[in-house]
Order: sequence, then structure tokens, then C-alpha cells
Amino acid sequence: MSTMLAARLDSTAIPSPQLPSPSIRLRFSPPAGSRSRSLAPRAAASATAVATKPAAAAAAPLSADRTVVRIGLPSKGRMAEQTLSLLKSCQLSVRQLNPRQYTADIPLIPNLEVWFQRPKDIVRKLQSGDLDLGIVGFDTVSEYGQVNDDLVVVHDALDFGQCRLSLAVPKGGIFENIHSVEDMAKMPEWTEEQPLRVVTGFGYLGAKFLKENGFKHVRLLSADGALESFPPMGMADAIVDLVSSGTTLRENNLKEIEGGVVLESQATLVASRRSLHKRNGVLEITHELLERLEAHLRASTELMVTANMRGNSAEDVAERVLSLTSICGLQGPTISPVYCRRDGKVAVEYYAMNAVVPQKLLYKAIQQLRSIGGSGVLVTKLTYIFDEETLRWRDLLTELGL
Ligand SMILES: Nc1ncnc2c1ncn2[C@@H]1O[C@H](COP(=O)(O)OP(=O)(O)OP(=O)(O)O)[C@@H](O)[C@H]1O
Ligand SMILES: O=P(O)(O)OC[C@H]1O[C@H](OP(=O)(O)OP(=O)(O)O)[C@H](O)[C@@H]1O
Ligand SMILES: [Mg+2]
Repeated sequence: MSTMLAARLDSTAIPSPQLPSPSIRLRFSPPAGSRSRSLAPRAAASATAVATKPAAAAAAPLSADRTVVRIGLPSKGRMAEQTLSLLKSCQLSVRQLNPRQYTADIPLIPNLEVWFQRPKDIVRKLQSGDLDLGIVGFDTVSEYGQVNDDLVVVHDALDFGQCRLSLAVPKGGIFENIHSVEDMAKMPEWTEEQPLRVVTGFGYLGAKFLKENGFKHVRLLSADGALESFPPMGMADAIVDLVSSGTTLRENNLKEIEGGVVLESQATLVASRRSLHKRNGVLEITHELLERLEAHLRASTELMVTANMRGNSAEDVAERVLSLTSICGLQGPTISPVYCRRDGKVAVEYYAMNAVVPQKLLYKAIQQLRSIGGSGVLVTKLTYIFDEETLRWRDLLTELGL
């Protein structure tokens, strides 16, 4: 049975399990997709800031006697495996000698210690100075990262754990004709005596969202899991929970409504600002992680295609290849002669064409290459595409004032 706590939402306080006072600073950066997304958590709630930082939440001092850098990775749940697999794809395999141990290492980065922790504890330990870096969902960073503004989202889109924090209500009954948050806030059913009961594991974000959307009479209930069962059981009117495929909502006769997305989330790499500034090695390790992650994720949607083409010259082959819509390469295709021996002499009859092709255009590229005389087409996966510079790194330095 889930634990359940109740909090009343009034016009001044935003309850949060970890906040000593209702004065909270919520810091969202610009939406992902923009050039400056390196420090940019994606937030449907794009609003910046509510009030000031609570004095009691000032950052704990950094322990100077720790020389090793620490990264927190999810110890369990759906993100644990995908985090390890992403790191492995970047040649950063995590070596855990004993599965019952909470520590591990990454042989390629000797000064980095891995700590397996629950996602919310990763955020808390970043804030307390016990961790320097972490991989967690943006939802968790946003919910538990409000105590101080020490957290920096270094990579906002690690391309797994995609979900949204959303308000959902029963499909029928009093909600049958309710299709938007606006409609819902105006429902006459919610009174001081009988407030809207919303169950959520996201007390801070949920309360903030409801308040910003004009809900006056709300009773916030906190629960750990199976939130979707609360409305059908009559224990709550609505939920604020994570949605991915929407299956759990559907199976429980719940629906999302227009304007009800509180936050878009996916896995992020987060760092402690103080560690980046003050702890030896953190900035360098963050740079390497960021370079590898960004280059790997950039490469993950592309394939390298090599084909042999008959031609009179490299230019002749290039002319034909450049006429294809599916092959553009990074800077353009590379065309190089394939040497063979003819009548005792070195000759060139074929040229090899190399180009990076978006995965979704692969089949079209092969058809088009064949149509201009391409043969022996080889397709290889790419591990990395390193650009001239890592955009997120530049943004991080700017954010840190370096
Ligand atoms: N259905 C989902 N699809 C994709 N990502 C999700 C989904 N649910 C949660 N996530 C992401 O994965 C993170 C971890 O969720 P997970 O369910 O593994 O742990 P938890 O809910 O914090 O713990 P537990 O379920 O054990 O109480 C979430 O913070 C969120 O970022
Ligand atoms: O939209 P869907 O793809 O159906 O996913 C949404 C469900 O996933 C999460 O639950 P989880 O599986 O983590 O179980 P939990 O409630 O125990 O956390 C979330 O809390 C939803 O219940
Ligand atoms: Mg869960």
C-alpha cells in the first residue's frame, strides 16, 4: 500500500517534501531544440523563478579531503540499465565488482568513482556535495533540485527515459465534458469544503502547476506508486504523474487534457556548479563525458555508407553522387580511387564513395546509389561524430562564467 500524505494548496505556499520553507527558486533554462540547449532542460512549464532561495537551503560546504570525482547513476528502475548501456556505447563501461555494492568505476576514467543511488538521492547528494555529477531524469532534477541553484544541467537530452509529467482525470463522470485545464479550474465542484483532490509523487511541481493554472481549492495527496488507481478507487479526483506511451492512463480510464503537461522529461547529465568550479578534475571529466555523449548521440541517427562506382574521374563520380537527394555527407561525399592492376599496370576503374547518411534515408540512398551505378554498398554504424567543437561545452563555460 502506498504511503499517502496530504497537503493543502493555498495561495502562498507550494509544499515540497524537501523544502524547509515555501520560498523556492525554480530555474528553467530555454527549451531544448534551441542552439543554447546545452544547459536547457525542456520544460513545458517554461516559467522562470518563483520567489527567493531559502536561507536554510544554502549549499553545504564542499569536502576538501575528497580527491576523487564522483558520479551518481540510477541504482534501479528503468533508467539504470539504459544509463549503463549509453555509457558503454561511449566506451565508458562501468565495472561493478559486486552487484550488491553501491560503488563501481569506469576503467577509462581513473579518477572517477561511480555511486549507484536512487534518482532522487542523486539530486540530493549533488546538492549536499557528496556527488559531483549525476545522470537522472529531468523530472527528478526539477522536483528535487529546488533547494538551491547549485545544479547545472550539462546535457539535457540523453535520448532515453522520455516521458512527460501530466495532469490526468477520469474520462467520464463529472469530467466527461472537461477537455482543458482551463475548463477544469473553472469547475464549480471544487470548494473550500470539497477541494479537488490531486494525487502525485511530484508535490513541488504539481502544486506549482495547479497554482499557476488558477486552481483555488486543491488538496494535494502524495503517494509513491500506482497513482492511476486512485481516481477509479475514489481516493482522488485527478493525478499528476509521468506518462510515456499513455497505456497506464488508458487502462485506468483516465485522460490527459489540453494544457495539462507540467513538464517534458528525458535523461540528463547534471553537475554541481560548486564542484565544477572548485573540485579538481570535475571540469575535465565533465568535458570528456560531454564530448563523448554529444558525439555519440549525434552519430546514433547516422550511418556510414561506402559504395564502389565506375567513373572516368573522381569529379565525374562526384557529379553523379551530388545529384542524389539522400546523400549529402557531413561536408560532402569523399570520393577516392580504387586501384587495381590491368595488363601489369596500376589502373583506376572504380572509385569508392564514402558518405554519412541519416538512418531514415538509408534505403532511399541505396536505391539512388544503384541507379547511378553504385555497387558493393557497405553500411557501417558510427560510434561518434565529433564536431569542431562541442556546443554544450561552450554553453557550459558561459554558464559558469569561464
Ligand atoms: N513510463 C516511463 N517511460 C519512460 N521514462 C519513465 C517512465 N516512468 C518514469 N520514467 C523516467 O524514469 C525515471 C525513473 O523512474 P522509475 O520508475 O524507474 O523510478 P521511480 O518511479 O523513481 O522509482 P519506483 O518506480 O521504483 O518507485 C523517472 O524519474 C523518469 O525520468
Ligand atoms: O504511459 P506509460 O507508458 O503507461 O507509463 C506511465 C507509467 O510509468 C510510470 O510508472 P512505473 O512503471 O515506473 O511504475 P511506478 O508507478 O511503480 O513508478 C509512471 O508512474 C506511470 O504509471
Ligand atoms: Mg516509477
